[in-house]
Amino acid sequence: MNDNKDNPYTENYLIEFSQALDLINQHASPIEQVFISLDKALTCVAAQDINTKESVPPFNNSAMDGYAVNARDLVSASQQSPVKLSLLGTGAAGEDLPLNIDSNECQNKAWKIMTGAPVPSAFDSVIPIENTQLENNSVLCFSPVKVAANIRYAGEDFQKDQPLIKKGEIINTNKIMALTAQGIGNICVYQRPSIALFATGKELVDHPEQTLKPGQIRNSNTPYMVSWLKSLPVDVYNAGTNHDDSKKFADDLTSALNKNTNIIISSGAVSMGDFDFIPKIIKQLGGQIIFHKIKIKPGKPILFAKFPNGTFYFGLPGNPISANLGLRFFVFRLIQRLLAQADEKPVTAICNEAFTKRPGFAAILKSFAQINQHAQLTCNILPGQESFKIKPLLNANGWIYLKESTESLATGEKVEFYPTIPYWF
Ligand SMILES: Nc1nc2c(c(=O)[nH]1)N[C@H]1C(S)=C(S)[C@@H](COP(=O)(O)OP(=O)(O)OC[C@H]3O[C@@H](n4cnc5c(N)ncnc54)[C@H](O)[C@@H]3O)O[C@H]1N2
Ligand code: MOO
Repeated sequence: MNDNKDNPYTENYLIEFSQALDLINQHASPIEQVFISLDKALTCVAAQDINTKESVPPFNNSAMDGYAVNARDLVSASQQSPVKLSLLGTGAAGEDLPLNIDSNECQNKAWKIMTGAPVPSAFDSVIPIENTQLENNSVLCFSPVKVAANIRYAGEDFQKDQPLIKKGEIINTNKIMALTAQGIGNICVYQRPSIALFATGKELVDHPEQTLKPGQIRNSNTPYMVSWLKSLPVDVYNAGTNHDDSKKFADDLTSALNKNTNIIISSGAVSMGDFDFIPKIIKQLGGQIIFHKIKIKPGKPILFAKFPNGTFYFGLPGNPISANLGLRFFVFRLIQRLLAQADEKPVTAICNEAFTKRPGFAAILKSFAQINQHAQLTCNILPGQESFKIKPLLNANGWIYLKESTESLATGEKVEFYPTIPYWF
């Protein structure tokens, strides 16, 4: 019975998918900022704007192995009538060279140079070694060069004091390269949210190869969630499997709360069964239940709560697919919010098949998407949509979301598609 239609804090109030996401946004805000070294920053989110510190390249340098020359000396050079320049010296990358050679001394002179070595300022171009021939202490040049040819100028890549990375941007491998090139070894990012994972159920076996006794099943939710979360800048730890011992769960939850874990996630024990103790323990420990049921299929009994110390709680249903999509859509939204990211936008895909569903509940369907020969993203609804069926995930790379009011889908209609691993960077 729906005993209190207007109060989202009761177990029997079902909210819409978008309302659940909005409530997560409303109750969360960006997490604290920390300075970390760049080698730990991959996937983290910049919490401050970062400007360039240095000109890159720091000095004019050669793009080729060859000779630094002046273009005006080689105007007449050709294969048949090479121009002979006398050699002033040699420069390798990494050497501090006499860059201030007097330009008056440079007429018909050349400076042997390696890729990356500083170009003495008296020369205006570099002729590649292939177009030359060394002869005693001279070099024969078989082609003219253009002014500035094969010189990489100071600041041509980055100039000093320019915007480099904006607050809110995700540190990916490309940004790590740019920051390193800038001599920036520590950056301010949003702290990695800490996440504790609990599984619940007397039937669960953790060891992957243990022989099952009658009534037992394997805990596939925890390893799934740990590995899924690894693509995001979070610190996740397995807080253990609870075999339907609510007293022990209250103790373990208290320890996770005392560690100021940012997000605690459990799977199982949130529905209507005799051992579905999660809502009771949350309330007992002072947590406020923000919602407990969503109009989605699967995944209906997803619970979201917040404790007075700021820790968020997700009670995900135990069925593997329900737990999986609870993590993908709702826990992900919280992580995005804590890390100051804008709400995720789905991609539009053309659905290759027709589908009918019960109106009133949104459907989240195991799906496989690919680009067809017309460069369009198309997707299929996989057979085996029940929330206990793991096997279809082997062929899935995302989810189709059909909103509450949808009753049927015709072949070729556009749908919202969410990749299994969200596009993070
Ligand atoms: N009378 C009702 N019964 C149920 C309802 C309902 O509204 N009224 N809702 C159903 C729906 S929908 C779901 S989803 C499940 C959710 O139940 P719980 O969250 O309480 O989860 P459990 O009962 O503990 O487990 C459900 C199912 O999943 C298996 N499980 C649990 N943990 C794991 C794990 N770590 N790895 C793999 N599989 C797991 C468990 O053995 C059960 O088969 O409730 C329905 N019932
Ligand atoms: O909707 Mo429950 O989440 O089927 O399996």
